[in-house]
Amino acid sequence: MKILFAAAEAAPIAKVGGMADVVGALPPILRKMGHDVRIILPYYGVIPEKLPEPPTWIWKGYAMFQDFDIFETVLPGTDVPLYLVGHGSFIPPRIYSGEDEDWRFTMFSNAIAEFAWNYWKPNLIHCHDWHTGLVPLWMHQTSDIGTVFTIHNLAYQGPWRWKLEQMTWLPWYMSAHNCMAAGIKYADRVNTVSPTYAQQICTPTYGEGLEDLLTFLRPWGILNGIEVEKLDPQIDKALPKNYSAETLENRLINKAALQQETGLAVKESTFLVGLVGRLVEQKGIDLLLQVLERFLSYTDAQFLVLGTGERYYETQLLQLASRFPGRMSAQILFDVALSQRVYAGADAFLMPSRFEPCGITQMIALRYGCVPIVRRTGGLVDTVSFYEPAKAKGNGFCFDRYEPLDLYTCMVRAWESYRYGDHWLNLQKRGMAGDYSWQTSAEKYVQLYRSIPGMENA
Ligand SMILES: Nc1ncnc2c1ncn2[C@@H]1O[C@H](COP(=O)(O)OP(=O)(O)O[C@H]2O[C@H](CO)[C@@H](O)[C@H](O)[C@H]2O)[C@@H](O)[C@H]1O
Repeated sequence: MKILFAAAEAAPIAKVGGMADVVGALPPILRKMGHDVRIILPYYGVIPEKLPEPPTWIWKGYAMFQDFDIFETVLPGTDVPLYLVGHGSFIPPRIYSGEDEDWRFTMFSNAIAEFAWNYWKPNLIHCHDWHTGLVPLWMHQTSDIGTVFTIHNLAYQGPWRWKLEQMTWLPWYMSAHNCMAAGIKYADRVNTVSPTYAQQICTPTYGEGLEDLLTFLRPWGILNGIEVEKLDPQIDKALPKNYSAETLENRLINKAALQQETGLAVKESTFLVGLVGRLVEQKGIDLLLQVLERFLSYTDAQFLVLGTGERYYETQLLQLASRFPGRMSAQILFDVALSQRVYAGADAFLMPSRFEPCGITQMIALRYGCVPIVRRTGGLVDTVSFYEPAKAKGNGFCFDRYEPLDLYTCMVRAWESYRYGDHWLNLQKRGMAGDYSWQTSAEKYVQLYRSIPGMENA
């Protein structure tokens, strides 16, 4: 099957969050399964420095009254052909934000449609989030190109119809409110990235205003995986010391190095909780800010946060860190290598999300023997199970309600459990033994593609 992946992000060359991990990891696996998968991305100003060689110019197209160029290269570290949409609006070295965000991604979607109609015709375009939500709308009457739309984050829905109508042409039957709604409404198949979140978005609490449409369509829920070949503490080059489930004592070397690197007191026996992620409401940072000071005062634990996001959260975390020198560190930056050292050095990994379509970080943490503390929502329900020491079951600490006291008691429970070294070791090992690979998910995506009429034998 010929499949074009269309998205605003793809690791390792254009990454802000978890969508990049998915778009970077799934195509190589599908190619190994025999499908001709290619990726199309905007040619952002941040990309050239991440490519070993400049890409080749191959085609010129026209969308939204503007010329655009298509360049071809290969996604670094893979054999996946990569097309880059070149236009002046993508030259600044940023992926999101900026006044022209709505315009540039609408243009990107338009360019994808032109490219698929006129240059490389796939059997199917696999679109991701609102940035490519108009593609299914434009493909709707091209009966031999199917579309799949994957929801990674329903909270961001893109420009509304009135604005789109001012920017570009829309078919007369466009009746969806915005880009996200258009993707959902007109794609042949819709899915999201975990079974639990697929159910949750059909309710008003999680549906972001689109619950009626989603209830009608019943999206598939396909759990993400992680790149287990690369994200492996036995070979990870970013770590001071490699280790496996059999050599977990080596992990302490990483812990000491991480404490040193981030300005925490170097102490082996201190319980170290880490958090890596975008500092936004989705990730439960407001909830965390309500309990963190109390947690640090009541326990002897350390807390390390690595992330960027909303200014308010960044400054609150920095301020709190300044009040607990040696006990708390706020690393307000985006650093992939450091994130891997956090997974490999922290004892526990915190994810008190308000909502979580799937979550990649808790799976990386589990693989690295860093025990997750999570709110039971979305994909966190599907990947983290309640720790029951008496039955030697479960791989993490969970709480249900989005309430400060529930988060606080869950964190204290983890801190207390850490004292029981042998039990903790088994807990880490159970997490590390889990299967987080992409294989099963990739097979489900193929089932999803094949379920579209006309794609059975494509
Ligand atoms: N400061 C920093 N430095 C280095 N690395 C950082 C970082 N901040 C984040 N990362 C990395 O970015 C990725 C974040 O992935 P997540 O899936 O947890 O979140 P995100 O909400 O962005 O993704 C959305 O899409 C994904 C994919 O479908 C869903 O899993 C998720 O639930 C949904 O919200 C991880 O690889 C993490 O290590």
